[in-house]
Amino acid sequence: MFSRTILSRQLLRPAFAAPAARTTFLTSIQARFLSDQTRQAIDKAVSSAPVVLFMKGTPETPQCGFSRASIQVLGMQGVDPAKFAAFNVLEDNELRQGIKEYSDWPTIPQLYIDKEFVGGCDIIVSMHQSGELAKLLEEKKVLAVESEGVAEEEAAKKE
Ligand SMILES: N[C@@H](CCC(=O)N[C@@H](CS)C(=O)NCC(=O)O)C(=O)O
Ligand code: FES
Repeated sequence: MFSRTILSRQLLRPAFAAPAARTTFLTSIQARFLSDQTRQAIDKAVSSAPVVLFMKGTPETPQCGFSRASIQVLGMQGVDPAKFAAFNVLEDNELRQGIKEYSDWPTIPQLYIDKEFVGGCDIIVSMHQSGELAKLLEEKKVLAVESEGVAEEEAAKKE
């Protein structure tokens, strides 16, 4: 457990920092509702990495406890930072409102894996606790190589 936390921290820092730069590309969109243009921009964001989290704040500095908890879970799971992108909805109101319509889900954070909406914080935490998230992340091959053994170990314990 201890080593896994350390591993996650090491993995998260450098690469989780980089995708924050991607948060600015939606700022020019002025449309009020989910226009084709906004939908396309969100499609692009959702497709930008195998694991995408729309959150409040950045992975390094979450601005809400729900977003913080979600990032912590992804870190504990050992998601490969190279396969992860985060988008800060607080930087872009169009994204903040648009993503809710896009997924038909009323709140932030929102997690997408392989372009599919998975859920918000409660779902992420509950899938983490049940082992379902580890299984999904492993199936999708989005874990850092060093973490795969941990996920397998956990899954084996639950069987
Ligand atoms: N139960 C929710 C908690 C998230 C939540 O309630 N988010 C609120 C407060 S951060 C939200 O996004 N409200 C709409 C908004 O701020 O635009 C979950 O499982 O994700
Ligand atoms: S910003 Fe207040 S609960 Fe998320």
